[in-house]
Parts: sequence; structure tokens; C-alpha cells
Amino acid sequence: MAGDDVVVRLQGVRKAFNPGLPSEVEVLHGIDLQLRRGEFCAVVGPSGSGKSTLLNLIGLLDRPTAGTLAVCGQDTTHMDDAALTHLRGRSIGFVFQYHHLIGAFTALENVMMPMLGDAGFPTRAMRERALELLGRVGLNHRCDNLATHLSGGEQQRVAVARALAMRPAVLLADEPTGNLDTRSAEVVFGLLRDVNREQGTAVLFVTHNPALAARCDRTLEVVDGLVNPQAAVAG
Ligand SMILES: Nc1ncnc2c1ncn2[C@@H]1O[C@H](COP(=O)(O)OP(=O)(O)OP(=O)(O)O)[C@@H](O)[C@H]1O
Repeated sequence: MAGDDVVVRLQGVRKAFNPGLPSEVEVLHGIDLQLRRGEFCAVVGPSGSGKSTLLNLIGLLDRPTAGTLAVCGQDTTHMDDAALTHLRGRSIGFVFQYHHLIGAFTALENVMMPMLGDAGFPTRAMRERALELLGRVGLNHRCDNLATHLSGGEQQRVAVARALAMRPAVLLADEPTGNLDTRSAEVVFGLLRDVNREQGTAVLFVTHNPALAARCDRTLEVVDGLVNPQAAVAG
């Protein structure tokens, strides 16, 4: 297996909540998977099977209880929280089912948020990058609108622009179209697909929509905390 273009690698990853307590529950039971640069991969499976838990681990929002996880070639096992935050900021973009924009900020300000980083104040370069991204998602005419004044589909397009701000190698999209009407879902899916093809961004796209899953390069099926091995290796 080629190693250089692997942007996410999980080996024997397990995740238990409340470990060591009577309420302990293991949700992921030993996941092996690789995601390569440029792959657009659907993540499907029944409700409660562990899809979001898996994405939260890959997004470095939570830690495995066993196994190894490497992102962009870096083994995260012994990283402290600061190192995880740094790696996450440089490598991962997130789009969630609910956009999580800051309603009192404009579209432009929301897209600039991830770029503020340590500097903490906006620069002209950040503003220009945010304008470019809003143009990319077809919303330059909305840049000065408050997020709360945008439609659901527009808000999700701003969320996509924000997720791309740091040019992530990996985009994690957890049911990004789940709350949208068919037309807006198509626009958001098309945007993710275009970005994937143009920039080689690897995408994990959680969906309950079989028609959208069928349009991805491959499908990971999560069932009872395991990834279907056939689907995981299928091209
Ligand atoms: N913090 C937590 N503490 C305890 N159990 C949790 C926690 N987070 C998730 N779970 C449990 O882990 C299991 C998997 O949840 P997860 O959200 O990953 O499923 P999912 O496949 O994304 O579901 P859906 O399709 O409904 O979004 C569920 O049984 C859930 O109740």
C-alpha cells in the first residue's frame, strides 16, 4: 500500500465512553481504515452505529481508548491537547449538520474565524481569502449579511467556505445535507465534490441518503461499531 498519500490512518481503533465506570460503553470495536488524498468517501450506517464518534476521533475532537490514529502522517497517540489542536487547525475542516455559524457575525467574519489563530485580529490577507472562498461558494453578494439573515442552504455554504479557510487536507462532513431541502443539498454536495476534485481534499461524507452515497468514490459502512471490511477496501 502506498503510504505517502494516506492522510488518515486508523489501526485497531476502539472508543469507549465512561471507561472504567459501571456505565462504560464501547462504541467502536477496532477500526482499521485508510483515507487517501483526493478520496471522496461516503460514511453510511444505521443510527447509533458510531459514525459521528468515528468522525470526532478522526477530527481530533476526542481520543481513541485503544489503537492508533495518524493524521497527515503524524501519529497522534502521544500528542498533548495543544499539539492535537495545532494539527487539527492545520489539517482538518469540519462541516456539521447544523452549520454552527456565529449568528451575530457576518458571513465574511464567520469565514475569517479559523484564520484568526494566534494573531487574534483580522488582516487584509485574511479578508481577501474569505472573500475568495465566499465567491467560491457563490455568496460574495452575501458577505456582509449576518449569518442569521441567510437561508439554511446559504448558511451551510458559508460553513463549507469556513471549513476550507485553512486549506485542510481532510474535510469531515457529518450529515451536512441532512437538514437541507433537495436543491440546497445538491448545491452543498456539488460544492464538496468540486473542492475534492480541484484541490485533492480528502472528504469523509456522512449521509443517510443512498443516492448521494452512490455518487461518492467509495463507501465505508459502519455497523455496530465496526467498518464493513469489504466496503472499506473497495475502490
Ligand atoms: N458522550 C457519550 N457518552 C456515552 N455514549 C455516547 C456518547 N456519545 C455517543 N454515545 C453513544 O455512542 C453510540 C454511537 O453514537 P454516534 O453518534 O456515533 O452514532 P451515529 O452513527 O453517528 O448515529 P446517527 O446516524 O443517529 O447520527 C450511540 O449509542 C450513542 O448513544
